[in-house]
Amino acid sequence: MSTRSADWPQGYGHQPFGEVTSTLDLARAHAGHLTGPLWITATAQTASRGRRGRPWVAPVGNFYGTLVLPCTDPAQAALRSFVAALALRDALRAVMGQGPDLALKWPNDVLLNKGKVAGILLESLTDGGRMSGIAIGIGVNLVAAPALDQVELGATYPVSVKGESGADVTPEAFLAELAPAFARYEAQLTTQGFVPIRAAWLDAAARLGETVTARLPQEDVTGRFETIDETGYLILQTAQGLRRIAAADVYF
Ligand SMILES: O=C(O)CCCC[C@@H]1SC[C@@H]2NC(=O)N[C@@H]21
Repeated sequence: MSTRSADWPQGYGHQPFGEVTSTLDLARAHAGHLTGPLWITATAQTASRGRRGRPWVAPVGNFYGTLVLPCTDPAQAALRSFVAALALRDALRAVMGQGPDLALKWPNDVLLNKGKVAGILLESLTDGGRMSGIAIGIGVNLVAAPALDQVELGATYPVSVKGESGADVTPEAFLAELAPAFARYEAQLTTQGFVPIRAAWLDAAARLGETVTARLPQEDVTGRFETIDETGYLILQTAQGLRRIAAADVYF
């Protein structure tokens, strides 16, 4: 994968690889000497992981990248999933045009025509027992989506950019849109805080105001999707009152 487009963001590095286990694995090597943001991309992954230990199907032609960011505050780290989701939405819009429907699903999926086109997995990086950074793993189905029997029962059905829009987008071309989009939202987060990011995310949120079910390890919580709060938690209005949820899988 070649590196720099004219719009490549200043201060961001890029290390492209061929086949790797996972770009998230490569990110760990940087935990002890993080000097600035670094994109690590690969053409193929042999041990891709998704949220909650699920596998992530990784055929050649799709986008696999992990952005390593210095960060020592876990609360700030969690907000990067909203930054990444907004950047993905903009990059997908740039490569497909205005036609296809794009929406963001809490906590960190991107939906294209209601199917899942991209996923984000955040992992913290530690050095000497302290948080030193965050690895933001991003997978985008550019040319192929997994078959329904390759994803969990009840999960949002997978789609691809090619399948939904007909657009032929290479991982290089996609990164050329994604990297500057991420840098723009990241700069907004660091200069203005979470308020504008939260507003933009809510503006693009799937099923806001509708009834959804959040699956937690011990229970399912069903309620009206009211908002996300100032820390990014999901707020559901249930029959028993407001519930504030840090992490869950959401089902429509
Ligand atoms: O479950 C999800 O929705 C998150 C999927 C994240 C997949 C990406 S692909 C690049 C990076 N490397 C991995 O092993 N996983 C993430």
